[in-house]
Amino acid sequence: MTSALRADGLRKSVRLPDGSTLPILRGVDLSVDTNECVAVIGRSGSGKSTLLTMLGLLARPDEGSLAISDTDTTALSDAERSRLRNVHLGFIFQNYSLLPHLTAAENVELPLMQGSRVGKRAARAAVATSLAAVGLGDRQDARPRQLSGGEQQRVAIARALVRSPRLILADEPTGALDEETAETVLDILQRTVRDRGTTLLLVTHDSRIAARADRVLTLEHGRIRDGSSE
Ligand SMILES: Nc1ncnc2c1ncn2[C@@H]1O[C@H](COP(=O)(O)OP(=O)(O)OP(=O)(O)O)[C@@H](O)[C@H]1O
Repeated sequence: MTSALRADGLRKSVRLPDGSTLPILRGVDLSVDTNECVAVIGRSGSGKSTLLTMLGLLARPDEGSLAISDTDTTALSDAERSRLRNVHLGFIFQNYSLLPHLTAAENVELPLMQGSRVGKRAARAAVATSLAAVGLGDRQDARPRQLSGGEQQRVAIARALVRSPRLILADEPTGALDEETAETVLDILQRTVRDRGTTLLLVTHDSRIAARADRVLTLEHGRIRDGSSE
């Protein structure tokens, strides 16, 4: 098994306005194998989003090491971290984070315009393939406001997949959806990820959603433990 992600001893604190320090992550150890689907659950405020921000190379931990696809990120410059993020990582957020003035196809194309440039024709083909994979091949020209919540999240899945990243990080991907739509969107996310040999780490407070992952980890008191039981 190759490793998609390995975190050792991640610590992160924030400084509060009164000058005190609030520890959020107190030594997180986490290892995810290639092709695995892992869910991280935890109570509100347990630090799930903070953890994803570290794992997604959007912020640096105060201490600890993090390897993505066997590349140790600890000593990388900001530019090298951005490159690794653009090439290897895809992101899905609870609120979809689509740009409202762009069509579905234009939103999905955005990651292809970062870093290494892809030719127009190749980009169009990748966008069409990605939107078809989430069942929206016929909605390429729709703008976000013309799409339902579930459809918008499917566009976001297509956007996360368009560069064929090795690892997708999803923060409450079904959090804004009703139960039935959440199941459908998760089906699509898990199928497309599996078809492309991509690893998925999703954060959720919903134990039913988490139960569909290969493995469930709980973030509690700033550390990870195996399993979902209280
Ligand atoms: N910049 C900050 N300044 C002060 N407190 C912060 C800051 N960032 C996060 N926190 C606090 O750290 C804790 C963890 O926040 P985080 O958003 O990571 O939790 P979460 O598990 O994702 O929560 P939720 O499930 O409610 O989204 C919370 O108590 C939050 O208020």
